[in-house]
Amino acid sequence: MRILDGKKTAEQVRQEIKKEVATWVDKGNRPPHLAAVLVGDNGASQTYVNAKIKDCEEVGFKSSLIKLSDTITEKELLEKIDELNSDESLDGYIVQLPLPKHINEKKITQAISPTKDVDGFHPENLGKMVLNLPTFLPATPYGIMQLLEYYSIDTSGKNCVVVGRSNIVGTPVSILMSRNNDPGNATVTLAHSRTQNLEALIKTADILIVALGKPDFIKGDMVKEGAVIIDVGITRVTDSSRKKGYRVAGDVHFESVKKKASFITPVPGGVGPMTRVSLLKNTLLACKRKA
Ligand SMILES: Nc1nc2c(c(=O)[nH]1)N[C@@H](CN(C=O)c1ccc(C(=O)N[C@@H](CCC(=O)O)C(=O)O)cc1)CN2
Repeated sequence: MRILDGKKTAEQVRQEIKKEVATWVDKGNRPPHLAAVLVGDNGASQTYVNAKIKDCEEVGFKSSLIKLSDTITEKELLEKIDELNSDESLDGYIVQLPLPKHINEKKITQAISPTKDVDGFHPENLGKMVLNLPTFLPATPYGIMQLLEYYSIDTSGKNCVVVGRSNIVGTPVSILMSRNNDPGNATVTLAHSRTQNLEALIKTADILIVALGKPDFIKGDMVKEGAVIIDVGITRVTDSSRKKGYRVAGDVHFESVKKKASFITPVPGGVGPMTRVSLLKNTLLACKRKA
């Protein structure tokens, strides 16, 4: 079994981006500029947004953090988005999800200008992804594809089962895995809450991508011998023995599944860091496209 080390891979990609930015700036261009909008005080969201800002500093991007109260109305947030859409100094921005319940996430993601949508969530960008046209790919699916490429994992003709059909992970990664690209060209089944005989289906997977948000859901006896396991879960589970008071748990029970897998992503240190670095890649693309 080999570990798909997202932390190490992301660090390597960050170094490549850093060099590319330095060359870009040496040629007289301004550095890429990413803004992150954080609504409310969700602890995990704050951690992720702070990490994104730190990543920007590391590679030489300019970054802006826009913190908004969770009492903001949908109308006010849409006004803020209009402002960001017309801000010429900005290459791209993200609105950190989840949003408070009174705000319609679909309305918000559709209001973001597709040219600044470095999360790749806008319908226009998702449509381009389906058609295999150049666009911003959603960060987590993009990170998974980069990890598979980095470790030269052969996906062509393989049975890939994706568990979970969220708009930001399951659905887009199922499309990327089935596109006529390398990695890609897999035979993909997208499983969800209405799927029948889920366990039997999971057993058929040469590549299993799990994005459910259910800690330790996949156990060793559920997976095929030699399968490639991609764990997208990142749930904070209360654990008083830890300094932080919680542990970060994946959807895969690592200790039992690693005995069967050929490759497996750890949590933390697998898909999460690749998500962050993919956002940097999209922002660099947005900046270069504008020039
Ligand atoms: N606007 C967006 N919102 C959300 C996205 C997104 O891509 N765009 N994805 C997730 C959260 N997310 C990025 O924002 C994200 C989650 C986890 C990590 C990460 O590095 N995780 C670490 C563990 C961190 C911890 O201690 O909690 C790891 O897996 O090693 C990065 C980004 C939902 N919202």
